[in-house]
Parts: sequence; C-alpha cells; structure tokens
Amino acid sequence: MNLQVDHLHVTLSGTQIVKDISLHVDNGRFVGIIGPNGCGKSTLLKSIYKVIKPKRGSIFLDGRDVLKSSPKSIFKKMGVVGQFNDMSFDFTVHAIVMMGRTPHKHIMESDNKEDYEIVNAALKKVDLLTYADRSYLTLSGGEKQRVLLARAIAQQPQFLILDEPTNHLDIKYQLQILSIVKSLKVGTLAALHDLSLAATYCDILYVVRSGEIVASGEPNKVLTKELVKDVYEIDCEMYTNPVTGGLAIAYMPGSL
Ligand SMILES: Nc1ncnc2c1ncn2[C@@H]1O[C@H](COP(=O)(O)OP(=O)(O)OP(=O)(O)O)[C@@H](O)[C@H]1O
Repeated sequence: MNLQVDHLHVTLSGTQIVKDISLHVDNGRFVGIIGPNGCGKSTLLKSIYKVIKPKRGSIFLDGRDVLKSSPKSIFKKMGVVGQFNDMSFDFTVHAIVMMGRTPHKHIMESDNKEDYEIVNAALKKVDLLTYADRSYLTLSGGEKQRVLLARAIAQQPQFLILDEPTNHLDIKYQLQILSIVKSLKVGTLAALHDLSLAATYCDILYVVRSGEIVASGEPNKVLTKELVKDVYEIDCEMYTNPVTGGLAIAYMPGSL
C-alpha cells in the first residue's frame, strides 16, 4: 500500500505545528521522518492515523481518503505503534496483542483459533511468547514497546506508522525491531531520532524543521554535515563505516 499526503496543515491551540507538508511512501518502502524535538513529527503522524484532525490537506492510503474514512476501515489496513503507550487499565500481554485483531472482527465476534495463532506468531516474532500471561503494566519500557509492535503485527497491516519505535530499547532490540519491521515488507512511515539507524534502515528520509520539510531523499544524499548543523545545530563528520560499508556519523559535542 502507498501513502500520499498533500499540503497538510495542522494547528494546535492556535499555533501552526505542521506547515504544508507533502510526502509519499511507496508500497513496501521504509520511509523515515527525522527532525529535532518539537518539530512536529508526532503531530504529523497523529494526523495521518486519525488522532488529530488537520486544518487543511489530504491523506490517501492506496487511493482511500483517510480523512473521510471510518477508523475501522483504515485500521484494517494501517498498524500504529505510537510514542506514549501508558494505559490506565491493566491487561495481559496476550490480551493487548489480541486487540490487534479488533479491526478485522464484527462487534461481539469471539476470538477464534486463527486469531490465537496470529497472536502467538506475533509474540514469537518479538521474543515475548513466554510473556503472554504477564501483566502489561509490570513490563519494562522496552518490553512494552515490543508488545505494542506485536499488537501491530497481529493486525496484519498493509501499512505501518511508527512513532519513535526504538524508544526505550537496548541496541539488540533497536536492531531487532527495525529488522522485523523491514521484513514485513509493507509501506512504513516512522519517526526516528537516531540518524545512524535511520540511514541504515530507511529507503527515503524526510527532514522536518519547525513543521516544514526542509530536505528529502535517500539517506546518503540527505544526511550531510551541513544539514545536521542546520537542523540540529551540532557539528558532525560523516564517513563510511569500514565494517558495514554504511553511512556513519561522528558528532562533535564540543560544538554546542
Ligand atoms: N495540544 C497541543 N497544543 C499546543 N501545542 C502542542 C500540542 N501538542 C503538541 N504541541 C506542540 O507542537 C510541537 C510539535 O510537537 P510534536 O510532539 O509533534 O513534536 P515531535 O517532533 O514529535 O517532538 P519529539 O521529537 O520531542 O517527540 C511542540 O512544540 C509541542 O509542544
């Protein structure tokens, strides 16, 4: 599935947060949104997954008008892992992942054998099968994050939105989560903070500053030391990692 966002404007409490953003995600591509704290990444993603109503603009998922479609019809196709996932009520890990099946079911339809198999496969994928009966609220931040990815996987989405999916995760699980997402081979739009991970995993990057896109394209073309200085106000050097052959970044904290 592809996503097309055109001329999106979002205003919150009288302040324009997202300013005329247009972007595109092709089917099967992993597209990253990077930019400093408070630049509007989450607000942009929340408008795409229908939590915030944009003031102007359009959002189409495979030709379907997201703004005019019911949440259920969109969430049959779109999985979301949001940034803040605290819950007031406690559920087991299994019950939370089972919630991923909801958009595919009728009201009052009970969970069937296939749902159980899908949920178990999703838990296995994120290494949490043995956590099925644990209470969600007792999990660590990283474990919660992996449960929520499992819920999105159980949804069997054809498009994924991730808001800082590697938050709370140690390096093993940062790499694991991004590799799992990549292996799903569905269109993905993800806000990311770690520029090296973004360079490694993303096919295309959009760079946001103060609610506007200031650069976009393949990571090795977009991520330059001039851009990092301009957007993040820090000096760095870009080089080719001699082990992986990928783009690597050395930050110069002395420049602050
Ligand atoms: N309901 C609101 N009313 C007013 N301003 C808001 C509201 N929600 C968010 N903002 C502001 O909008 C701006 C963008 O916030 P957003 O969470 O989209 O940024 P972000 O790029 O995701 O940041 P971070 O990297 O820190 O998660 C921030 O300055 C934030 O304070």
